[in-house]
Amino acid sequence: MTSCSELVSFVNEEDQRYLADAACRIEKLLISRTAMPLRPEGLSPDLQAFAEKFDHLLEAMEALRRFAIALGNGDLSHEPPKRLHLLDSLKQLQANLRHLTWQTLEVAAGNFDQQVDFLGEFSAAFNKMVEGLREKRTAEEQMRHLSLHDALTGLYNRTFFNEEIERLRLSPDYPVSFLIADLDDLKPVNDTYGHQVGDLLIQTAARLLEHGVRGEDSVVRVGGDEFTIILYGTDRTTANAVLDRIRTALHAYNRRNESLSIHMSLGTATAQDDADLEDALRRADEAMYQDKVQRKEKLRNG
Ligand SMILES: Nc1nc2c(ncn2[C@@H]2O[C@H](COP(=O)(O)OP(=O)(O)OP(=O)(O)O)[C@@H](O)[C@H]2O)c(=O)[nH]1
Repeated sequence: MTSCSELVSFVNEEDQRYLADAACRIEKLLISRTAMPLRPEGLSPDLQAFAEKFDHLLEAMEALRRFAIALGNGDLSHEPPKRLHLLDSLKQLQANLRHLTWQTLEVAAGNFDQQVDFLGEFSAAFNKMVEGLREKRTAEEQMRHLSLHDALTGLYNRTFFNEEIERLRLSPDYPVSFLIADLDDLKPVNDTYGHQVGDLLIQTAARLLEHGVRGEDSVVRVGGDEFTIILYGTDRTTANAVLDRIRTALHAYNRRNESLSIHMSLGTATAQDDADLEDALRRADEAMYQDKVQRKEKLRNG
């Protein structure tokens, strides 16, 4: 068997220089500096074969070093050499970070269905953050819903109505018709049967109005016993047909509920363009008022 000292005596001067250089490259690698292959010449045959393998190792370590530095700097575009298994876990990390980048952009765009389960502790933190954002959005949506809806009837409220009128000023979808409805004699109902019964009348009127129009129309409780329906893209003839339909539904309801019948005055008007909005609202209100006067007169005359 060859002893260490005998081995050393085999090597020639080139070999000795090479081994010293190789040791120096390994040291460089360990302190994470560039370690380029040595590509030596004039080595003894045994060491030549070793040197070729050692150069391959240095090349692989250099690729690993560059890739790790890029990844550490957040550069996800650095393409590592193919078939270098030494890099497999770092390549996996790069793929995960690329996917995470996409998921983060999705969250930024409001898609809170994103869930991470491939990055250990970070996954839990990310998922908690997304859940927090989801809860915050739900709370904001609830607040927004409350701010635009009436608690008693669930219909839109005046805040919504004002916003909608502003939106209609910029809308190209004309004509727009308004249908105004106002309960008759709610005060005597409140005074005689109590406010709860008055509330029930308001709620029932809300449902009747809602069922008389399309889902895309906006039924708004603009005040105590006053409602305005916005009929989008609706001309005067159709608006009058809607009014007749609601009146028919009211009659049918009252025939079934004689003890607590609902009486409403109704009026419509149509805006041909945005400049006509305010005046159309005024005309609809005037038509409703005329209806109320006539109905009361009719009642008085029996
Ligand atoms: N129960 C109940 N009453 C309400 C509510 N909001 C407003 N009112 C009452 O509704 C009445 C509305 O006033 P008016 O429209 O002038 O009274 P009205 O008796 O309906 O008279 P006409 O509209 O002229 O037929 C008032 O007495 C209000 O107190 C509510 O949320 N619930």
